[in-house]
Order: sequence, then C-alpha cells, then structure tokens
Amino acid sequence: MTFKTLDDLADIKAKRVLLRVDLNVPMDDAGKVTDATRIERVLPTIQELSAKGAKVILLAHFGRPKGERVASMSLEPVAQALADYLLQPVDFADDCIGTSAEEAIEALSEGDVLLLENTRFHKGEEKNDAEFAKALAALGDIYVNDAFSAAHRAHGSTEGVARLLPSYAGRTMQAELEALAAALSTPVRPVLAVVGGAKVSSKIDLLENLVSKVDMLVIGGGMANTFLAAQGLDVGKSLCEHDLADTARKITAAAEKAGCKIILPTDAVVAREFKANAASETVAVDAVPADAMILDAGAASVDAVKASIADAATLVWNGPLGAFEIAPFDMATVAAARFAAEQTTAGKLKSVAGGGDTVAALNHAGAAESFSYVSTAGGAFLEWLEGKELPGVKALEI
Ligand SMILES: Nc1ncnc2c1ncn2[C@@H]1O[C@H](COP(=O)(O)OP(=O)(O)O)[C@@H](O)[C@H]1O
Ligand SMILES: O=C(OP(=O)(O)O)[C@H](O)COP(=O)(O)O
Repeated sequence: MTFKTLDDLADIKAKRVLLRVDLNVPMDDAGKVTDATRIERVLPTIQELSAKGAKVILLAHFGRPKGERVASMSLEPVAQALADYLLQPVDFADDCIGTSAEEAIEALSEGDVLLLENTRFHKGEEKNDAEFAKALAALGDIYVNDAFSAAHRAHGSTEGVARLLPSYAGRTMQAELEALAAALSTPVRPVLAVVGGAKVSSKIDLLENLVSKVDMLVIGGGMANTFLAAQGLDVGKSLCEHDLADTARKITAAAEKAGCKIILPTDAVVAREFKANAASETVAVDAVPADAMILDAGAASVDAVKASIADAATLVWNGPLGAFEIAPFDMATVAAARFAAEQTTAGKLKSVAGGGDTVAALNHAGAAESFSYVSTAGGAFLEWLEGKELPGVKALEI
C-alpha cells in the first residue's frame, strides 16, 4: 500500500494541520498518566510539523464515552502531560468541533500545538458520520494520521476526515507499519500468540483467524475467563462475557482444525475485592468461589505459559495475563514478560508485543527494552497480523 508521508509535504508554514494521534494512555484515578509510551511515540511528528511552522491541531480519543461528555474521559490532563514531554505549551479546546475549537485554532501562531477534546464525546465519531467528518475537516488544511493503534477503527477522525482533506501518514504510523512488516511478514515457526486483557468483545472475533496463522495460542486475562465459562466452568464474579460462549467454542473448534494448540489457565489467583493487596488465594479453575473474581493466572498456568514461550521461535503478544496494575495481580504478566525478554536476549526468540496496557505492563516488568519490537497498538496490531485492511491506513492510500 502506498501513501504520502511527511516527506511529501511541501510548504506547510502557517497551514492548519489536523494530526490524529493516539493519546489513549493508561491513567490513574488522580488523572496522572501512568505510561507515556504513546505520548513519546507521537513527539517526532508533532515536533517536525511544528518546526516547519504548521499550526498543529491534535485530534484524539480517550476511553469509550460512547458519544457522551464524560468528565473522567476528558483529554485535558493529557494536554499537560504532552506539554511536559514536548517541552512546549499545548493549548486545549474543550470541544473537537464548533466554536470553541474554531476560536482556539484562530488564536494559534506558527509552530503552536493545540489538543482538541475527546473526539468520542460526539456520537458522529464512532458512527463515522459524514457531517461530523465535515465539521472536523473544516478545521484544517491538511490531515496527518499518526495513530496506527486506532487505525482499525473506521471513525470520523481516523477515516472520514482523511477522505476530505489532503492526507498523509505521520512518522509513527509509517514506522509501525515498517517495523511490523520487517518483524513478522515471514515469521520463524513455531509462532506463539498470547492474547489477554479486558477488551474481550472487540478482540475475540480476531482469534478465529489467528488460530490459522499461529501454532500456539495462550489465552489469558479477561479473555480466558470467557473461554473457561464456555467450557461450563463457574468463573464467579470474574470479568467475563458469557454471551460470547458460542464464539469461544467456535474458536476452540477452529484451532483444533488448524492444528493450533490452545493454552488456557489451569489455576487462578482470586480475590473478592478489586483493590491493591486485597486478600487473595490460588485455586484450580474449576474451584473458583462464586463470590470471587479471577484477577491473575496461578503459578501452574505461568509455568505453562513459560513452557510455550520456550517452545516458540516467534512471540506476538497483546493483552496482560492479569490485572497487573494492582499488586499482587501482576505476577503472571511480569513473570511471562521477563521470561520472554530473557529468551529474546539469549537470541532464542523474536518477541513483538503491543497495546496501550500491554506496553505499560512490559515497562512495569522492566522487560520492554529487551523485546524485539514494542508496538503502541493492540487491537490494530492483531488485525494487521490477520492481514485485515485497516480503515485508517486504507484511507491514506494514494
Ligand atoms: N482477570 C482480569 N480481570 C480484570 N481485568 C483484567 C484481567 N486480566 C487483565 N485485565 C485488564 O486488562 C486490561 C488491558 O486490556 P486491553 O485493553 O485489552 O489491553 P491493551 O490495552 O494492551 O490492548 C488491563 O487494564 C488489565 O487490568
Ligand atoms: O487503546 C487502544 O487500543 P488497544 O487497547 O487495543 O491497544 C486504542 O486507543 C483504540 O481504542 P479502542 O479499542 O477503544 O478503539
């Protein structure tokens, strides 16, 4: 696929550049960014545009507010965090279209950077509504997409607006696509995929295709609970999408047919409260108390994950194996990440991991630096791996 890059942008002095970035960063309850990888990755594009005299207008989403204005999902705290990394002020407008955005843009000088409020505060964003895309496009002269990790969404700010303005790929978009192609176009077998995390419904469908591309699939985190429940096990109060049981069974059957080995947890760390240092115990997955929730994989399951990593030549990983943000439920994720890092350093494994929280987990484990490649993308990375066309990339096609 060919698209224009920043190299194709001639004179952009004083031009209004709408730059789609992914600032969907992990944040604690106090509004502090707990992992800045996604911020760091978009700095080169912002700096390049700013240095060339453009008025840089950032479009981004945060969380899943479903078209409502949800205060806890405001991007305002991220504007300050971004300014700290950019070492330059970042203005903020409290809406991504309409008067407040227009006035904030009017006030920009060459090289200034402005962040617009969460695009998902408007229903038109996720619907990719033509009027919403038009309202965005009216704010800029040029569109640049640097949000590879949101490119699997055909939304107003990732797809619709790209069709209305001269469009370009940003440096991170370009680098991600090149790095993933270099690392995984012809992966050395056996290939192991590890899929965990919490976004069960948005990722489970991908697994049916994935099992035909990989030799082993470790299913962990909230995703595993859905598979365990589909086998008839009681997962108590665990994060679990019971209505996806049929899908889980279909994936298991597809894996058998394709000769892909599925590795599910056999034991689990359970607790009755979702808080740091809550009283916890390790139980077999068929003995989860009805009033408890699975928050991490147990030691036997971790050994099985490590054995799979030891057997693999290539690892692709999205989604933590437990609620790693809360101690001690980071045990499985940290142990697996460190083992994969060691195998990579020893030259036995090519390891590629991605996803906003996955990257945060790898950083938490001190393992990210040793991985072969760390992508900002989780869902987009899995879709890319499947060979799916990503709408946000497709819209940039010349
Ligand atoms: N057993 C579990 N119960 C609840 N949450 C979990 C569990 N396992 C993992 N998680 C949560 O999954 C989240 C990450 O999921 P996800 O967004 O899919 O990953 P990524 O952002 O890397 O793509 C983390 O916040 C983690 O706490
Ligand atoms: O965090 C993201 O994806 P990821 O959790 O798959 O890494 C992206 O910002 C996309 O967010 P979405 O899954 O709410 O569309």
